[in-house]
Amino acid sequence: MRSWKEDWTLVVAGQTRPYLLALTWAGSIAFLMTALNPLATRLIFDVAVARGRLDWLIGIAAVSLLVFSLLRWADFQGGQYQQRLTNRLSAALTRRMVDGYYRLPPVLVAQQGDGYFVARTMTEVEQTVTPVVTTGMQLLRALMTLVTALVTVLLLSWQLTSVLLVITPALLLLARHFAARLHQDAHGVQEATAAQQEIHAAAIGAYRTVRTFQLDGLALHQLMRAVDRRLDAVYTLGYRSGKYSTLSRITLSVAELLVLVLGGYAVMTTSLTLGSLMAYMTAYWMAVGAVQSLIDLLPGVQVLRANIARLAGLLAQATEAPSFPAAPRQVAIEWQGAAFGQGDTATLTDVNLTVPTGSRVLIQGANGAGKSTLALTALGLLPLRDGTLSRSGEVSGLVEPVVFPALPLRELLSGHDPRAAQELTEAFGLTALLDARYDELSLGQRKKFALTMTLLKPADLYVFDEPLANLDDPTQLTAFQLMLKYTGGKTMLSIMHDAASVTGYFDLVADVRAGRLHLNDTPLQVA
Ligand SMILES: Nc1ncnc2c1ncn2[C@@H]1O[C@H](COP(=O)(O)OP(=O)(O)OP(=O)(O)O)[C@@H](O)[C@H]1O
Repeated sequence: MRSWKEDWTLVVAGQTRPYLLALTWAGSIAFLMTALNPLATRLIFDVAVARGRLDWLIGIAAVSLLVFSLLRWADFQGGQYQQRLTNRLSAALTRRMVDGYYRLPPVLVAQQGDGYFVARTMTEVEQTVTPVVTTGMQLLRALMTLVTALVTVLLLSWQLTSVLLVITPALLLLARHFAARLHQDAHGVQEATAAQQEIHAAAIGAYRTVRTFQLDGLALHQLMRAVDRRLDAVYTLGYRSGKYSTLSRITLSVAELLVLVLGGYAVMTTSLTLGSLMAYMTAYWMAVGAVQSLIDLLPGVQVLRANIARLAGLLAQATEAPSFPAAPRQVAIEWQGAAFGQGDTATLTDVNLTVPTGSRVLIQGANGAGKSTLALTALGLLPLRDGTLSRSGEVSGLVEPVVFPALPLRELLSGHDPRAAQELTEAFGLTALLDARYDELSLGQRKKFALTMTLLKPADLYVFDEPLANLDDPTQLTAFQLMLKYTGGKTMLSIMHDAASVTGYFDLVADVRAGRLHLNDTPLQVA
């Protein structure tokens, strides 16, 4: 298990002082409440009642009421501060998690659906930050109450208090026994929830297709399997938490019974005054309440620690963008003895291709041959399994599926050369759509926008995967001319199916076939 310090650093880093302030506030109120309550009880019985002074009785009661009202008001203010702190922590951690997600190795992202990562970066953050604040405060309150109440009952009667100390080892043993299991169960619940969310998101996203092909039976069957798995995990966690709480409470009941018997005996033998007994019982029930809170908090703490470990696990997998071995300046990109694939096995093996700087290469091949997979390696979105890949300069690329964030095109274009952006959007007929969001565009409009963005990015190597698909005939011509214009003097590697009319524009044509890359002409000469 991770250390408390690591857990703390992950969630609270940056807000340590406000968090400690909130803790101190909550702890002080718990201390004052616990210490003043038995004091007021004792004053009422041993000072006012014992002397028959009604004025003192009313005075002590009135002061107590005022003090406790002020403490409750201060507690409310502390709660508001905690809420604001929770919001700040939640925003900071969400940002960190999504940033970490963008830096995960592409293979890892490809293995899971979007829904899975929504669960990991949103739901799990929400389910972690609020409990980190509330559980932290509850733990401190319970500990503070327990310690203050214990000191109070010790001062009043050490014999009775020793009973609580006798059962402490039993409670600690139970906590030790259950902690690791609860941690594991909580991890199981989160993983099953993320898996269900992935399937859930895919099922909801398939709305049109499910209706068209009447696939609701299949979709529901798959979803319900995931739901059952999650509910099983939730049941296991609940069962174990309940078992732990029940066993702990039985142990606590034994102590309660003993104290009642011993307390009764002390009153019978008049070794305790009435005020002391009342004060003792007040403090004693506070201590018992605090122990019960601690017992109830243990499963929550384990769930929390499992969540934090999962968040940290995801962040630990984040890597910086792969840095490619630099190719000589006259070589734009080069695969040597390369093997790679997106599934379990390598789709292409022994790929040898040297693309000289400034040349245009066309890649062709049947569906599923591995063309997009090749493009992904060029963009650094898929690592090689074998061989080497070296590159010189910056790369820009379009590999389907292209999904821009759902923002207006105008915002997505900001930051690029405005004149070039204007020329491209006008040429593609996108000017009237600049205020539309990317997800509101038609397939063809999306392709035009993706081409615009690819060409706007200053790069030395441009990679296109089916750049003309989904475009009407006149637009295909415009798009190809713009590709030639904007990549002029740079290197272009393009994957195209119906390329017969444009083959002449390429310096080299290669075929992907039967797991290999075949060059149709003599290899290009590096200048
Ligand atoms: N996300 C994925 N997970 C596992 N395997 C994948 C994934 N994407 C593609 N593949 C597999 O990799 C192989 C090559 O796919 P790729 O997309 O590179 O083919 P392609 O030549 O671009 O095909 P197309 O012309 O149909 O686009 C296929 O057998 C495919 O099943």
